[in-house]
Amino acid sequence: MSFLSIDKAGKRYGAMVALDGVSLEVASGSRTAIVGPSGSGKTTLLRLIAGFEGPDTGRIALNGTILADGPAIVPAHRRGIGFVTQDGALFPHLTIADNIGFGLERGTTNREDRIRALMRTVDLDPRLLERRPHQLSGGQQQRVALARALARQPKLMLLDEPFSALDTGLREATRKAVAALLQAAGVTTILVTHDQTEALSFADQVAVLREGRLVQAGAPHDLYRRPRDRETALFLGEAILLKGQAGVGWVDCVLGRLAAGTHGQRGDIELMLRPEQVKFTPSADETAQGCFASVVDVEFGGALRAVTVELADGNRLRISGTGLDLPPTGTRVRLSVAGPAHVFEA
Ligand SMILES: Nc1ncnc2c1ncn2[C@@H]1O[C@H](COP(=O)(O)OP(=O)(O)OP(=O)(O)O)[C@@H](O)[C@H]1O
Repeated sequence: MSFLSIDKAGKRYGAMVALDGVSLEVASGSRTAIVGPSGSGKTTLLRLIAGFEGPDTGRIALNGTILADGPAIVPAHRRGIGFVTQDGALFPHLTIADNIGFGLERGTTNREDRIRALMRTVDLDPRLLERRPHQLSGGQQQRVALARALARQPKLMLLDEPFSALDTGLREATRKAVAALLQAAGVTTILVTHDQTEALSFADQVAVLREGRLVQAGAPHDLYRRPRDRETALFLGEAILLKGQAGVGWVDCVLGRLAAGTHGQRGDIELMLRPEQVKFTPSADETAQGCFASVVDVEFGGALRAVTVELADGNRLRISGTGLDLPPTGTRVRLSVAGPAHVFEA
């Protein structure tokens, strides 16, 4: 049974439709990432779940309790939901101890012990307790914000771009630490992010919003390999998009005949490959079978590199990924494809 259930939630601001009948199920103890372009309704959805606003239409239920039925809502402070924003929203004039203590109920016994335990949970040194937020790094501040939210022992934690102000290394480390500690605490979590890699690595369910609608929700790997449409494909990562003709379990395209799940489609289709599916090997023997191309551009980016090849029909493919091979431009290569192509549903 799902823990959080959102059923056809709709929200307008004047003439602006922010959410248009969004339905989403979240399992207990799971991690869901909500992604989508700017203005697609991610924060609005999170605010409706938190109870900062009510939906115009639709229902939201948590653990069997109705939180919102249209505009009739249970207020935010009675929902048992934690919320961490992009900037952490710590109180600048309070010490770290008082910031975390703010999350504890009035009259909590062993207050200091609880605060210290929460510091340990978020992996922060208790010596920081007497400092003020500006004396901490961005990553430490986010952990304090999380500790404050955890102090209320929420059933559900909502994270609105909590790592976006951090730089790359710290961001990844903080994300991993936060994911691990929320999982250990068994707290169901919903993360809103702009960052596809973050969403794919953080969550067991990714939900894609576009123009206020839920386009697709599912396991990260499924969405990445089998996106519903080309916009979702490109939103979740680099994609090679080709025209082709579909048969039963295969497609013919400029790369030859490829295995593909064609969902009963025949004839002209659009197919997608992820760049890491395309392999190239230098080959001078063009009498061999296969698809040949010329390297026209090589971009070196450290661990990642991208090689652009041009096919006989003038089509260019950008093959990005890891690899030590940096063939000079002009090299003739033979292309092969690993794994099935994905055909978009009609
Ligand atoms: N209080 C408001 N009043 C009027 N319009 C609003 C309000 N809040 C949000 N909107 C509009 O609703 C739409 C969805 O906004 P929302 O903030 O949910 O998008 P988002 O996906 O979180 O965007 P971003 O990634 O840029 O934060 C946008 O077009 C936004 O301008």
